Formats: sequence, structure tokens, C-alpha cells
Amino acid sequence: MGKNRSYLLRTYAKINLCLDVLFKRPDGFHEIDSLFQNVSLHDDLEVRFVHGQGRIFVESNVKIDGNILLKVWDLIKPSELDCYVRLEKKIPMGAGLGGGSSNAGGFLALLATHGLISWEKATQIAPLVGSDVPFFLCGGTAIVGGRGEQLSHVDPLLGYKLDVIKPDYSISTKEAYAKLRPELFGKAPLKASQLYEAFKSRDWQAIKLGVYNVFEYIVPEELRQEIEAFRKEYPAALTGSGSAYFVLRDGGNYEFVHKAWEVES
Ligand SMILES: C[C@](O)(CO)[C@H](O)COP(=O)(O)OP(=O)(O)OC[C@H]1O[C@@H](n2ccc(N)nc2=O)[C@H](O)[C@@H]1O
Ligand SMILES: Nc1ncnc2c1ncn2[C@@H]1O[C@H](COP(=O)(O)OP(=O)(O)OP(=O)(O)O)[C@@H](O)[C@H]1O
Repeated sequence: MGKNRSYLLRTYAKINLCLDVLFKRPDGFHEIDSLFQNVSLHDDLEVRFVHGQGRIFVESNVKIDGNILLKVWDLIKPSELDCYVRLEKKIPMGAGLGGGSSNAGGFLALLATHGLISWEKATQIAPLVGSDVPFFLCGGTAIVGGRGEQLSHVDPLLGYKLDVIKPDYSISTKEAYAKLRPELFGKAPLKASQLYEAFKSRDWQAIKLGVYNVFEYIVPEELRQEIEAFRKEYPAALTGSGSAYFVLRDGGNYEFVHKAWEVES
């Protein structure tokens, strides 16, 4: 890692093309079966490293208490460098789009790519920061299990466009999981691997059947009906634990992308 180096880091949002919860684990987390997909909605970070004493300074265009980047830095603590970050948030927060997880994963990948930490260390740290963070170390398209740390990266799905709609309230992921009742577990029409094959073969009927999110059973009824209305014509579902949802259709404002981050130095 060069001592005084500046980087432009772009980190992409994710959607869950399907998200099923299979059971509650002994550790209190839930076993998921999900197809993760990065999309072109993104945040931009200017990251500068200077000779220093292990401090990090983050400024952002939106107020964020307890920025996840501080959590990442605390797990690394390089004694001879200071880090300055200017964060331009465009991914709606608390929306199920993985905005914070994406910033964290991209930041870890930048640190590994530029020699401050090993990739092995980045892979060890990611799940400690958040369940979605391991996906964002590489990103693109992945079949995800476990808490979110069991990743099967697959050939990227490209050529799909979507709209992302963010109702004006956010949902706590913790509270959403706590509301899930066991009778809702394992009800997805297709497994994530089957839905992936449907996207690969552009089987629109199977895609419409398999695009699913268990959290739609516990969000406010008006939001569920809003999504159902789109689902009459397009594949549509909540992403993450919400409150954002996506509608897959030509002419959408965003598109699938094959990576979670990119860096210009
Ligand atoms: C809903 C998803 O976004 C789907 O991609 C993820 O499962 C959640 O990922 P995340 O926001 O990074 O979640 P974390 O910040 O790690 O966890 C927040 C809280 O959600 C619950 N949680 C999270 C992930 C998981 N597989 N099971 C859980 O029960 C736990 O109570 C946890 O304390
Ligand atoms: N860099 C960051 N970007 C966005 N949120 C952050 C960041 N750092 C900390 N947070 C906090 O994390 C919370 C969740 O943010 P995030 O955007 O990751 O939610 P999300 O889109 O629901 O993610 P996920 O899909 O992983 O649940 C935010 O409400 C915010 O308070």
C-alpha cells in the first residue's frame, strides 16, 4: 500500500432475486437460500491513505450514526496509516439494498487489492462486519446460504433491467427476522439454484414463479399489495428485509452488473 494514495471506489447495491429462510439456527441467526445480484445503483467513495497513527475520518452527504466503515477499520487498525473517506450515498439506507454492506465489502476489497491486508484476512473479517458483507467482496451473481457466508459465485446474469422502488420508511433487519414465524420457512416456489437456471435460460415463466421474498409476509399490507400489483405483469419482489422492492422489466432505470465494486486510483 502506497503511503499517500487516493482511490475512487464505487460500490454497487444488491437485490435478492429470491430470499427464502429455511430455519432458525442455534446461534440465533437464520439459514437463508438466496440468489444475490449486484445492480448498477451505487455509492461513490473517495478514499485517501496518509502516513499517520491508525485513525479514520469519514464524511458523508447523509448523516450516518456509527458508519460501518469504522467497524471495518477497527478490525484492521494499521498503526502507521490514517484514512480519510468522503462518502457519496446514493443507495437508499435501511432499504434491503445492502448499501452499508456494499461500502464495507468494497472497502475491504480495496484494502486487500492494494496490499494493506491479505485477501485471506479480508475474507475472515467480512462476516464479522455483517451477514451480507462476504458477498460484496466479489459480488456479481451468487447463490447464498448459511447466514450469508456460504457463497457459490456463478456466471454473471447480464442483460436484465429493473426498476427499484423505495417506499419512504426503513425496516430494521433484526426486527424483520424476529417477526418470521416457522410456518413461513422453506416456502419459496424454487430453490435459488433453480431460479438461477431460469435466469440463465431466460425462462420468463419460471422467473416469474421463482422471484420471491419471505419477508413480504411480514411487511405492512399496503407494501405487500403494492408489490403484488406489479407482480401481475412482471417479476417483482421485496429485496432484503425491505422496504425497497424491484420490478424486472425492459426500460428499467438500473441493470444487473457483474461486480460489487470497482476502483480507480
Ligand atoms: C436480509 C438480508 O439482507 C438478505 O440479504 C441479510 O440476511 C441481512 O444481512 P445484514 O443486514 O448484513 O444482517 P446483519 O447486520 O448481519 O444482522 C442483523 C440482524 O439480522 C438477523 N439476521 C441476519 C442474518 C441472518 N442470516 N439471520 C438473522 O437472523 C440477526 O438478528 C442479526 O443480528
Ligand atoms: N456506510 C453506510 N451506508 C449505509 N448505512 C450504514 C452505513 N454505515 C452504517 N449504516 C447503518 O446501517 C443501517 C443499514 O444500512 P444498509 O443500507 O446496509 O441497510 P440495508 O440496505 O437494509 O442492508 P441489508 O440489505 O444488508 O439489510 C443503516 O440504517 C445505517 O444506520
